Amino acid sequence: MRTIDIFDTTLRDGEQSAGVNLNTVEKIEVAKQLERLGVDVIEAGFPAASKGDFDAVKKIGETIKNSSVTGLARASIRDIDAVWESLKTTAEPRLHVFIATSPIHMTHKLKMTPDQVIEKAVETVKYAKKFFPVVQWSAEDAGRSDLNFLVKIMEEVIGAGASVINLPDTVGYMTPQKYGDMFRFVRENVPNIDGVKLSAHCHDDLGMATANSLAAIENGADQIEGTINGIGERAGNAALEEVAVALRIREDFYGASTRLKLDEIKKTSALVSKLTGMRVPANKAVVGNNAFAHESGIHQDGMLKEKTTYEIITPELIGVNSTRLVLGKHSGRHAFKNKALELGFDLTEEKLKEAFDTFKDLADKKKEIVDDDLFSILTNKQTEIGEGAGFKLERMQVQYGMDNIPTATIELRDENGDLKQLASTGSGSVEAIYNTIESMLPSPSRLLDYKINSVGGGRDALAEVYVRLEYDGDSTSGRGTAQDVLEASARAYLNAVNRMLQQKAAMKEKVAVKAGV
Ligand SMILES: CC(=O)SCCNC(=O)CCNC(=O)[C@H](O)C(C)(C)COP(=O)(O)OP(=O)(O)OC[C@H]1O[C@@H](n2cnc3c(N)ncnc32)[C@H](O)[C@@H]1OP(=O)(O)O
Ligand SMILES: CC(C)C(=O)C(=O)O
Repeated sequence: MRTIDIFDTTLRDGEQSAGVNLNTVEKIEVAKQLERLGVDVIEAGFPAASKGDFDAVKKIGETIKNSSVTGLARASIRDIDAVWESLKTTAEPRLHVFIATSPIHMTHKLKMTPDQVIEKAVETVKYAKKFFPVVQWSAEDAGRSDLNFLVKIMEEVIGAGASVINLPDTVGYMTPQKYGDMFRFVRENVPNIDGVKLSAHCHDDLGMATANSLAAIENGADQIEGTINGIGERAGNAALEEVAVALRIREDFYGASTRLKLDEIKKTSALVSKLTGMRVPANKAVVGNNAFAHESGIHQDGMLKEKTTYEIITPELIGVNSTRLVLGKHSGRHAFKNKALELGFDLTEEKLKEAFDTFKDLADKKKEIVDDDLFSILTNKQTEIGEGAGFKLERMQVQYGMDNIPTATIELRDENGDLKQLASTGSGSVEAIYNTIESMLPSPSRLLDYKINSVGGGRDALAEVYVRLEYDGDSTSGRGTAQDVLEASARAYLNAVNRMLQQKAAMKEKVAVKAGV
């Protein structure tokens, strides 16, 4: 059976999803979970894009040992240097360099002739080969490129040293038949293709990213690129969990497998969803909450008689545990630590103690603590911003009545430890809270987006709020969890501001260190 490499781009193309912004600590947590999942390659970011991306790629390269780490670059010496600087100390530095090959992109975006594109591609691959043992080259918008041109440029970049060639369907335009044909065509026509890995990278604009990726495998692709939960630019990328599970369930047809530990899928999906704020739709294939829920009588009857009547994937395959160990207010530290490890969290003793205290507080208020609650508490603890960074919510009181003006009174502790108190009104309770917080902050801020999810089920479920704001002229995002919707809303707003303050403080520190201050 063939083994297909899995190239995960959740932290690069996935982070290109509108409204998603992960900080370095969060990216490292995702990368560690991707390593546990067993992905072959982690595309950690685009180092030339920003200081933050550069730092995240560097730290991920230093942290991850069992997957190779790569960074993206345009066909530009400056971009390639940035990837090299961020990954040069890793065991197997790997570069992903791309240039567009479709007439639309070459003419209108790059403003280059096909010959100039070939020249640029060859020059940059040759340059990269001086540093990187593995150079992956991508023909952006391959799906809309001329096949004979693709053959020509591939031959040249392979000659220059590229050992992995990616043929992306950048705009999600391909059909399975057409995408598969492209892979077969280049395999048959590029003269020096032996020993070169072919990679597929699909977008989901027409809802065909998974089907197209599988068609590429049928026609000779050795590597599949995608993201967890299918997040990514526009309608997203191929969902890796769908591709991997389809290969396992239809092994009879595809005759191919991956190295993924499929029982880490659910956990990875939940972590990515929580940190990005991109909720997984209940009916999403493989990881949706309803993926294993049987609703109607005839189906339930069938399931009771013989599960295979309606179940092609077992929940256990992707790590959904049907036996629940319920933790409650009588549970102790050992059971809590055990559960944390089982959920994939290896916290320091101090963070574990703090998470345990939060869990005990919640257990006093909530009837039953489910895995989703614990996952939320542990993720927040694992990725929280350090003590003393920014503003802390001390107390909050909200008055609401149908005939009254909603009013929020808030007490905040600021960065210097001073307490501030203020009350403001709004047209609703959340607006009153946000008006109050905005008046207490030293720089102007404005809410751009607000989303709320419930964690777990039932009336006492936790509320999880995601916000995107503009603070001090820059865009930032944050999340807050609490049993009360209003408290979660306030916490999310402050989390977004604190993340921005932390980022700015880190930048200042770096500039000061560089200047020798
Ligand atoms: C299909 C994909 O997903 S590609 C990856 C997309 N990811 C990103 O764009 C990451 C975030 N991007 C950024 O931070 C910025 O766009 C940067 C830092 C990369 C570049 O910023 P700027 O220098 O300000 O350029 P800007 O983004 O406005 O325009 C892109 C430039 O790169 C050029 N370019 C685009 N792709 C390539 C390529 N593969 N190779 C070389 N040049 C390229 C464009 O033609 C344009 O050049 P021009 O300025 O001569 O017209
Ligand atoms: C950079 C390439 C691989 C890409 O993301 C795309 O074409 O969608």
